[in-house]
Amino acid sequence: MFETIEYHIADEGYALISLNRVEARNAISFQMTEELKEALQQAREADIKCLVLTGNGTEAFCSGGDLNDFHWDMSDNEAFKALYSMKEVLYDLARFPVPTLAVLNGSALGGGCELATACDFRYGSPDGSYGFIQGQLGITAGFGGGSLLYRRLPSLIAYQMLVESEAYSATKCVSIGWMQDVFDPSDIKEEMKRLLEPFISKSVEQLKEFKQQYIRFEFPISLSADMDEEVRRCSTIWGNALHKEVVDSFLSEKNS
Ligand SMILES: CC[C@@H](C(=O)O)C(=O)SCCNC(=O)CCNC(=O)[C@H](O)C(C)(C)COP(=O)(O)OP(=O)(O)OC[C@H]1O[C@@H](n2cnc3c(N)ncnc32)[C@H](O)[C@@H]1OP(=O)(O)O
Repeated sequence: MFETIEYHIADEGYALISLNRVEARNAISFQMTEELKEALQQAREADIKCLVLTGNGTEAFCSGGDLNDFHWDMSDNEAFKALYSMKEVLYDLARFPVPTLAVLNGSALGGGCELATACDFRYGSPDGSYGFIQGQLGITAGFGGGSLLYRRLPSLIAYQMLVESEAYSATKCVSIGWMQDVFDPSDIKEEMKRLLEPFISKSVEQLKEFKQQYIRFEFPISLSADMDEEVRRCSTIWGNALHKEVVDSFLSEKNS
């Protein structure tokens, strides 16, 4: 039984995972991390054509790590341990045996953008904003999503996205190739049909083979080690003054 996500297999033969902490803009808590791991395991064992990851609500797909759980005040080792669990989720998603689609019902920021990047294809709401904003928080991407970004985009574009640390519009995301298409969120049922049709119309065997080809080409053995190193390096700068200042300010605004 899940509390922070919803999970089901649709009649059309795909698994749907919906982040379900609308009141916190679907921020990734430690509990959500564990539930995502479990749902991915269940989906892996099911006979499905593709996996869809989305968020409930209209504001945000995911606002990143929950800043109450992923607090600045962790030692390097504690930060590594906390972040590493999400690295495992992202790695599982990236190597998931059938295609994965992130249907971004709203903004994807920080760790939320990393989570979306771990999916093969991204479709976004025109009103959302999307970005690896961690640079504004005094850190780098902590879940290993930078290593994935370098494999999804031309390296200089990925580098620019990480260094700028800005939230981009959907139009810009499409233009750089991070997002495959924009959908009309007011007609989500019809739009899901449209987005899923190329997948649902193939057999499970075909889709597994397409995905295996992609994994062989794009995700060589070094991916996991690269992600581990990225998480380790982020952990070593976790407790810096800017990170403390930004997170404290966010939490004090929340509590005022
Ligand atoms: C920690 C891992 C690290 C990584 O390694 O990658 C990261 O993920 S860093 C990035 C962390 N994320 C952020 O800094 C984004 C913070 N959130 C926002 O900027 C905004 O909330 C939003 C996503 C742009 C949505 O704005 P809006 O629709 O105006 O909602 P509110 O700001 O009013 O938020 C509503 C509600 O949700 C709480 N919230 C939002 N994001 C988080 C979060 N990441 N962690 C915990 N809680 C979050 C926010 O505090 C509000 O709560 P209440 O005040 O109780 O209503």
